[in-house]
Amino acid sequence: MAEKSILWFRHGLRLHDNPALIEALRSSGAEKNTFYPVFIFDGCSAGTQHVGYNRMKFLIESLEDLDEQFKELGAPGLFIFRGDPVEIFRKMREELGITKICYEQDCEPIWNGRDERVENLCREFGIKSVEKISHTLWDPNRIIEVNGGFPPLTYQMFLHTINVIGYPSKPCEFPDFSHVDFGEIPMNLHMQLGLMNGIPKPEDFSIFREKTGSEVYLTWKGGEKRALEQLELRLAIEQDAFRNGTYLPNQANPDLLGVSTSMSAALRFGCLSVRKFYYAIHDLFASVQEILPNKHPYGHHITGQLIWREYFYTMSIKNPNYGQMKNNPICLNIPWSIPNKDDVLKWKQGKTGFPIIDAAMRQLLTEGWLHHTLRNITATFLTRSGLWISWEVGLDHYLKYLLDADWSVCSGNWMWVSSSAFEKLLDSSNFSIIALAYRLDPNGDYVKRYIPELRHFHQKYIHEPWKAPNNVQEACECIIGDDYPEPMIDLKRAMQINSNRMKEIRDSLIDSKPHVRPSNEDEIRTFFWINDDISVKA
Ligand SMILES: Cc1cc2nc3c(=O)[nH]c(=O)nc-3n(C[C@H](O)[C@H](O)[C@H](O)COP(=O)(O)OP(=O)(O)OC[C@H]3O[C@@H](n4cnc5c(N)ncnc54)[C@H](O)[C@@H]3O)c2cc1C
Repeated sequence: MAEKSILWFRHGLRLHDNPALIEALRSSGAEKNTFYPVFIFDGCSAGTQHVGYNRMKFLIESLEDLDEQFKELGAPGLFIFRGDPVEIFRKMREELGITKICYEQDCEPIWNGRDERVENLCREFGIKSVEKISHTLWDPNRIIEVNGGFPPLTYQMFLHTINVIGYPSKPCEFPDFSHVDFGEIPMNLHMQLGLMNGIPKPEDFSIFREKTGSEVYLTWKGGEKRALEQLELRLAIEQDAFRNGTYLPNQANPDLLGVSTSMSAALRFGCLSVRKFYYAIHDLFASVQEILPNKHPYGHHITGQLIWREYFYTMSIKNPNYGQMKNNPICLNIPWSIPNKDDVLKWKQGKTGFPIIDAAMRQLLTEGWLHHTLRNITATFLTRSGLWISWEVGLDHYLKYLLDADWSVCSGNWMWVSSSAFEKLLDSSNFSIIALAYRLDPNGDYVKRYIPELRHFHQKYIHEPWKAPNNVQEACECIIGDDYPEPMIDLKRAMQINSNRMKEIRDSLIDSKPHVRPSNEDEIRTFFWINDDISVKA
């Protein structure tokens, strides 16, 4: 029987490797299906509940890209609605006779309520609903099942479990549209259904650019076509690394200023399939090995960053409180101080008086992007190193502004960095933020890029401007305390106090029950992307 089917895009904003799309196009008889590609601004899907300008722009560009691709295929385009999916699908059933709704699995528990409501509607109206897994490499539920019914408590246990399951499924074929007619929506239904008139802008949702005083240097563009081009550039870099006997090139030498070759925003929205990325790197590695005289071991470590992503997703799916301290079984309840509004604001707006923190926080607001090492430094400063403020405050801010903000991945990283779920860090020494700043940004070019006040500051004092003598400050046209803030805390003292706090609470918080923890010291270094030659001791 011919179907009238919908592909409900939420993440997975692409045509390639999209099993839900293939399912929506599948016809069981000789007759052609009628197909409607749909995205709904429902106030939460694709992380739109709490979103800043850059991520909203990236999302809209990704929808525009899909719209163009569907038009090239002969469709009216992507149908973009604003409203409640249940109401929209109910009307599409009543008015257009929809028979099937297909979608990619959104495995995080924050989406369960939305999906249950749509599944209930489908049951009530006899509409088929089909969910396909392609946002993750493996089905997180299967990993939990194989691990004995609970998520693996360490990354090493996680690796063991996925080794038992075997390699992820390969990406699927490009969809065949020759057996469908593209559905139309009559004009008289546009208003009723909440169909948007063309591609919206962030401003249509009252979302505006942040005013930070910094220029935009790194620009990002959403969409499948752009993601696939970016993938080619990224693979060329991976290939060089493999030829030189290394891997994870993005992590090896943190480049704070260069054009980022990160795929994370594209993966977050599913403009790039994670399976395509995974297998492109693994196939490339295998082909390079063929011509190398000395072979390197093959395994998951080649795409370690993607495995961490899987790990955090798997940790969260049965834990709706994963993004908070309260009732979160894997999170240690560290007694953070009650956040002082002014202190939080200084951190968020990049006015702490510590240039590396401030440059990073302003880059986040301006561009939506932050290098991983800077995420670590700013998160450590907010929590266990400097201000002793709960990671939940940082998570909330990152979730709003990061282009790649992902509830599971972001929460997992915040718990990790603040020592809230991986207690072994509790007794490790704090990072020396200043030493790391000089190491990562020796000439202060990064700081000067995002903090115009320090543009002419003396290189010697660029990461500790408060130490510059008055005549140097005058000569650099930046008086600390007037033009740029004094440091908001005595960092060395705060680090000592916080380190003692961690030691004190360590034994009281950790009991003998099994809990989430890092597997070993090496893993901590790898996670922080810290080369052996970087001294991290305070
Ligand atoms: C406090 C904090 C918050 C973070 N929040 C996010 C977030 O919301 N979304 C996000 O994608 N990454 C997050 N990360 C992880 C990491 O910083 C980014 O994924 C990374 O900077 C992306 O750049 P890349 O060059 O590794 O991208 P790629 O190498 O292209 O990474 C590919 C993918 O690997 C995954 N990945 C890479 N590093 C990690 C990691 N440490 N943990 C889990 N997955 C990882 C990401 O999904 C990314 O999309 C966070 C890190 C910290 C310290």
